[in-house]
Amino acid sequence: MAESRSDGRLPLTILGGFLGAGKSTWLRHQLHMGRFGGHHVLVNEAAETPVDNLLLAGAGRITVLAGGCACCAGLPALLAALRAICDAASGRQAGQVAGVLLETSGLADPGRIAAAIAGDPVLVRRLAVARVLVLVDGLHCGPQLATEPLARAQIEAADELILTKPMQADPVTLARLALTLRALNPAAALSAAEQGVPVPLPPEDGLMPFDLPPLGAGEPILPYRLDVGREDGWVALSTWLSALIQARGEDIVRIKGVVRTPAGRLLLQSVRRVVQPPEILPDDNSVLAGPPPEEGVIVLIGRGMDADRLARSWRRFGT
Ligand SMILES: Nc1nc2c(ncn2[C@@H]2O[C@H](COP(=O)(O)OP(=O)(O)OP(=O)(O)O)[C@@H](O)[C@H]2O)c(=O)[nH]1
Repeated sequence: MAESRSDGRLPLTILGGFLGAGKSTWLRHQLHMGRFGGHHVLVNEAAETPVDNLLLAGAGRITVLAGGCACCAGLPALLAALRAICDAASGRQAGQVAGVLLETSGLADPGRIAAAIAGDPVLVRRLAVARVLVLVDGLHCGPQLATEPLARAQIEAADELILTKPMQADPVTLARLALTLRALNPAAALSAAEQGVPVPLPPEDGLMPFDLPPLGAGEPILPYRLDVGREDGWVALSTWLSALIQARGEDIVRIKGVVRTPAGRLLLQSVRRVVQPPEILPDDNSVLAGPPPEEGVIVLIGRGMDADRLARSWRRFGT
């Protein structure tokens, strides 16, 4: 099963992309199809309450690094985790690990991660960055490219770009996005995938890429944790979250969390103002990948929020 390179180094695939671009959804499908078999999957989330691993039950070996973005505050933890995976791959798991797949947090610049690995005297001899895959949100990427330096940096760092959510996006906008991506990173392979399944890109004839303004540094995007508690508060919670998303959808880039409801445990997700139907999680934690979910906690990722004000607003609404 082992697939290490002829120089003995383990191949590392970095899977990046902006908040909510569809990294876990895409990876879930690849694992289901048997791609990345034998890979150790390493999932990084900026928030302390990890959720993405819940979608990755198909991963044989999984490590979750939560509570810090792996290209900045969480970089030492990432490098330590990669060293531990390399040690295990050449020790007790010898011959069993085909490679490493790192799903970055949506706040990470994959280029910085690749550079940090190349600059690490231990890892550079044991791990080789094989491919940087960056998923680009076909629905939300247009405004992101106009305002978020990170979204552009992620695209520039890619060997391969995959446009997600193509079936929800307007074909002309999607084609213009494809042209814009080709202009930002002409060397990267470009394709589209709906829920991880490849689909053709729309025709680009006669269309122009989007004009991208020069960007300065904006206010940082940060994770906020909100304890929402009780099972009987589910209806109030969904109403409160809908109102919050409508009012602050430009600032709140991402919401995710697991709540207990009379119907079971629900995985909640939204990206900007698009709220996904909740996914029911099995009650048996042993069939889920990685650490068991923390119930009754919602992670909001965005800018300009005040955790105390959010908590007060929810308490007032939920009681
Ligand atoms: N329609 C559609 N929805 C998608 C697709 N990919 C992802 N989604 C939805 O977009 C939301 C975010 O998807 P995730 O896979 O969790 O995104 P992510 O990039 O891992 O998110 P972060 O780790 O928070 O940055 C979820 O509600 C998904 O169901 C797609 O190809 N089509």
